Amino acid sequence: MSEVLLQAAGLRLAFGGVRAADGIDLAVMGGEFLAIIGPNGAGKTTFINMTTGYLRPQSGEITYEGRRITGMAPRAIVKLGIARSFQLPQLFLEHTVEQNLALAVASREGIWSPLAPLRRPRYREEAHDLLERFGLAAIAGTRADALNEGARKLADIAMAVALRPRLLLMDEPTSGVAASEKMAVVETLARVLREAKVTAVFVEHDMDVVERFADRVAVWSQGRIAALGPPQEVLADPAVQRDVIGIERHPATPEAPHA
Ligand SMILES: Nc1ncnc2c1ncn2[C@@H]1O[C@H](COP(=O)(O)OP(=O)(O)OP(=O)(O)O)[C@@H](O)[C@H]1O
Repeated sequence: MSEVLLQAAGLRLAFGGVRAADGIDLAVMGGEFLAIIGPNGAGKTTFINMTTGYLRPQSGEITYEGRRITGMAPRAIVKLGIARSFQLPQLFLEHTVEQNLALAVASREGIWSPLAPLRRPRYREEAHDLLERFGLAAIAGTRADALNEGARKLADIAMAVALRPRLLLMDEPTSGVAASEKMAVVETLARVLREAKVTAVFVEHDMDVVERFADRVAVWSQGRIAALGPPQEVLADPAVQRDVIGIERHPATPEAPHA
């Protein structure tokens, strides 16, 4: 984990009077799992949007593998090896899990037709391999709209991995996942990404997940990075506990009451 994979320098972006990015400097190291935490509206998604080409910063620069990617189109950025998953999974709901994966594999080769996977068995084979790795093989034939949230999130991330990224940005990979499933989902995810040597940046509201899976944590606050370091240090910081964790100890998914 020695070389810088992605470098953001002086990123600024305001929406009217709201400074969603107010001077973001961040180096993401090859091989690391970097968690982004911070209160609602701090600018976490804006950072992902700028890095993946969905938003263009008003100033500042983003380099990936030493190459300037600021303002490039999302598809061009994917081609360079940066993929993302969204807070709300972007699956084709009327298709099966396997069909979704095969479509993602085909799209990597610039083929967008839903018929492509039928014509090329190779796409289906690769989709199957991904499903095995993500522990989803048993539900390969299930329609995406019938999945529970944990499986839906994993399938969505498997589609991003089908693009063979070197860097994957995930916006809240555990949001909406039942508390009882959350750790298993992240464990699967972390195993697959480490095996595939994918560097991961993920926005996360669950501090237990952050503590267990992040190598480093960046704390976002009003468009800036307020703290950065190993989870044990950052999460123990009284200012972070007061301003971030205090707010975030109320997960979106309620814990089931103990019997
Ligand atoms: N496209 C946009 N147009 C206008 N305002 C926007 C846009 N995108 C983000 N914002 C505003 O910028 C600020 C940062 O938003 P962002 O979604 O990046 O925060 P966040 O930290 O990801 O929040 P959350 O945890 O709620 O997802 C918010 O005040 C938001 O309303």
